Amino acid sequence: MTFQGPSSGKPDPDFTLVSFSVIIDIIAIINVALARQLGLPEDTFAALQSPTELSGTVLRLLKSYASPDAVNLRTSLIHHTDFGTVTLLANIVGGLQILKPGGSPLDESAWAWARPQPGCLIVNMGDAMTQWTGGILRSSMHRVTHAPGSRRFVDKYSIAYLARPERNASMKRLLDAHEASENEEDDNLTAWEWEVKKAMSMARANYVPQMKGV
Ligand SMILES: O=C(O)CCC(=O)C(=O)O
Ligand SMILES: [Fe+2]
Repeated sequence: MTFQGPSSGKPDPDFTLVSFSVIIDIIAIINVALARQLGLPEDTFAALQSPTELSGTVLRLLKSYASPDAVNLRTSLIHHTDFGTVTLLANIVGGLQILKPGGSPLDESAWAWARPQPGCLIVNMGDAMTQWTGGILRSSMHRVTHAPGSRRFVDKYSIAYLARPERNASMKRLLDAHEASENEEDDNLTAWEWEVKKAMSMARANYVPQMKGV
């Protein structure tokens, strides 16, 4: 599928408005494809995240400043997993890195660049998908660092659409747990309660971001 991303390094307000319905269509296609692959009814994920219901879905425009100083290279966004269901990401300059499976965030060689491809979006799974699928889908650990090569000398803009479940959606696992869940009680929460619980645990001083799923 091709997608018309921003044509320059600068944000284009028309891009955001015109593309909103396209983004919703893309998420719908991904939802159906994932449900089919997992042997679930086609509307399983769509039914839990209607774009017209109240949710914590975010459309984010991010600017990461250039990193010209070779001895003080910039990390714009520290490693994390996305909270929601599916993230769509458009950028040109690069700088996004994904942690290789089993890698430690402290090991620099465990980080792989996600190279932006013209006409393509980067698709990321979020923690809600991991919860619903009992760990079969993994929310990948990622961070935004300085862009590679000479691209680190320019500011980077990206547009991220972070889809989240409807507030009242159930976070009950839809598939048998692939890995033992340390949080069985999450099954009984609504998406809103689950997100508040996650946000509060992130705010604790000893919080360590972890990759879940397989
Ligand atoms: O700007 C990027 O490349 C990634 C943004 C991101 O990870 C986020 O908004 O959660
Ligand atoms: Fe992210």
